[in-house]
Amino acid sequence: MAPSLHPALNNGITKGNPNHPGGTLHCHCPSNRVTVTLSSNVAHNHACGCSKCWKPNNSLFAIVGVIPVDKLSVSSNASKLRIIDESAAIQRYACKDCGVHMYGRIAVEHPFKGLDFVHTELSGEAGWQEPQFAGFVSSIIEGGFPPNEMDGVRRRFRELGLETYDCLSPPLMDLIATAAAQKAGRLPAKL
Ligand SMILES: N[C@@H](CCC(=O)N[C@@H](CSCO)C(=O)NCC(=O)O)C(=O)O
Ligand SMILES: [Zn+2]
Ligand SMILES: [Zn+2]
Repeated sequence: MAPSLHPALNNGITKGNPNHPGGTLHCHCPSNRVTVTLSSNVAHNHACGCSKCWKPNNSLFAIVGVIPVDKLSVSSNASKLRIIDESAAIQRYACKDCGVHMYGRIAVEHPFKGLDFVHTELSGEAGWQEPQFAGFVSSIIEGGFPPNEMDGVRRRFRELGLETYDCLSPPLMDLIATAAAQKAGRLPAKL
């Protein structure tokens, strides 16, 4: 079966509820599930083609958003969580039994430090912010996707109403570049 973009994308995008209050994510274990409680909606939800983000079976993209770390708590079976790659900028905490990434936390100095990366599909509920853009689209080639079929992927995203980028969205990339300029003293700390 041809790989799909993602279950939340394949049949069109359902707009979320701007006042979504949050909810509880759970891993895919049949019992003793890891649960993570989010006390607000996410922001910057996006499709991510990178090789580091967790994707559901047979999906080419992850759907991942961010939430302030103080609005995330591991509510059960925290002992089942393992960091996938301690050296990565985003340390992803995955269930050791089912492999699902429950949250990603930035451990290094980074403009997004203080924001956790989460997959809201793990709540089983609707209403979360809908994907705002497709990022790291070319990165699916690193996962083995045929380069000569990339036009069809980008066209599908545009049909869905999402812009495609091979990094993050322009506002987020500008934010990262601004932080780099401030760190290098080329921009004032307060703009
Ligand atoms: N081509 C690489 C890109 C990996 C990458 O840079 N991923 C981004 C976005 S992940 C969520 O949007 C990132 O911030 N990575 C930091 C990290 O994952 O530690 C690839 O595909 O691997
Ligand atoms: Zn699990
Ligand atoms: Zn990613």
